[in-house]
Amino acid sequence: MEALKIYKPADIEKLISKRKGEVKFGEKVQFVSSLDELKNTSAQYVLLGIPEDIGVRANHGKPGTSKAWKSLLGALINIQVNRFNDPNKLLLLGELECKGFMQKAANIDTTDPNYLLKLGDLVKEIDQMVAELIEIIISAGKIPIIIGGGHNNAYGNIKGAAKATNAPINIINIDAHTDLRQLEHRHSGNGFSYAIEGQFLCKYSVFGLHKNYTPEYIFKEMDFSENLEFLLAEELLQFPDELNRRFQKCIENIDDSKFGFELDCDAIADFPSSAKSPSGFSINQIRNFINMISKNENCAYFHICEAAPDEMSTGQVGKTLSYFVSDFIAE
Ligand SMILES: N=CN[C@@H](CCC(=O)O)C(=O)O
Repeated sequence: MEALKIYKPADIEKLISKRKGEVKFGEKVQFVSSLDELKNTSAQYVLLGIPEDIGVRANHGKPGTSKAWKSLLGALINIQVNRFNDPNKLLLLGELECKGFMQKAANIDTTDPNYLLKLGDLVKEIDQMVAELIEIIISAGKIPIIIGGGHNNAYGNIKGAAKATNAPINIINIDAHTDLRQLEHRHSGNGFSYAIEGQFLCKYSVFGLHKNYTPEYIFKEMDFSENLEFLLAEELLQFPDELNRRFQKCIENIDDSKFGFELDCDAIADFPSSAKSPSGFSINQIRNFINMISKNENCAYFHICEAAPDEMSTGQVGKTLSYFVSDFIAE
């Protein structure tokens, strides 16, 4: 696959800050030189970056999600290898080459009446690459961990996972938004609508939805479908002691077959993301949810998206996402 930049140890070497007597994650993480080698590695998890924000732009959102991958990478490869962190479990695959698409998006005149449609066409091209790659990774018996990028990439994840497992898959999405917007041009707000339309998505549960940002037509659509459910952040956060039990119940409702796990960082209060909000879950609450889901054998992939670090926040964003990844792959 041409659009994939497969990483070699030399690609991350300079980012590792080595110390005598210590071993950093990036020194021991696994690599492959081709996708064919995936099935022969002992690593259970495959890490992939999608450094784009075209879907967010096409959804009138705040760009910057293209920078999350580098933030995560710099932090993750510098965590300590110890009794809790085993780098053999993780294969650092690399990144989808998004520079060309990002350049094309930047060249479209924002006053062009077809500006959003043209961005949507680029999103469709990315969709295709994401779907192909996720299908390959899951078919090789691995669990992809995808760092976006916008939430538009949920569509490619779901399509790829459904094709690999030969059935529509279920989804748990921790998110302030449903992303069930209309089937207009492709963008970060309609990935799940397109996944339903393509018959790649079966049961869909949104955990932590914000009432203020969900249009009534979407609430009605969810009321009418037995496959769509939501739990409002407003209700969940009233009873913090009940949160884990509620999340466990949510998992039990969808883990009767293979499911994908989506985490939109705008569900976290005050977190640098494309739709940052002062209200939402704490980082530690999210870590608890990740711990609960990571133990589930039906979890087919984990997608962390919409983090949008700037220069000031890149260190903290990188550390937060690396907690999420290391929690997910822990025993
Ligand atoms: N993936 C994000 N989707 C949200 C974005 C909202 C925003 O940028 O304010 C949505 O379409 O509702």
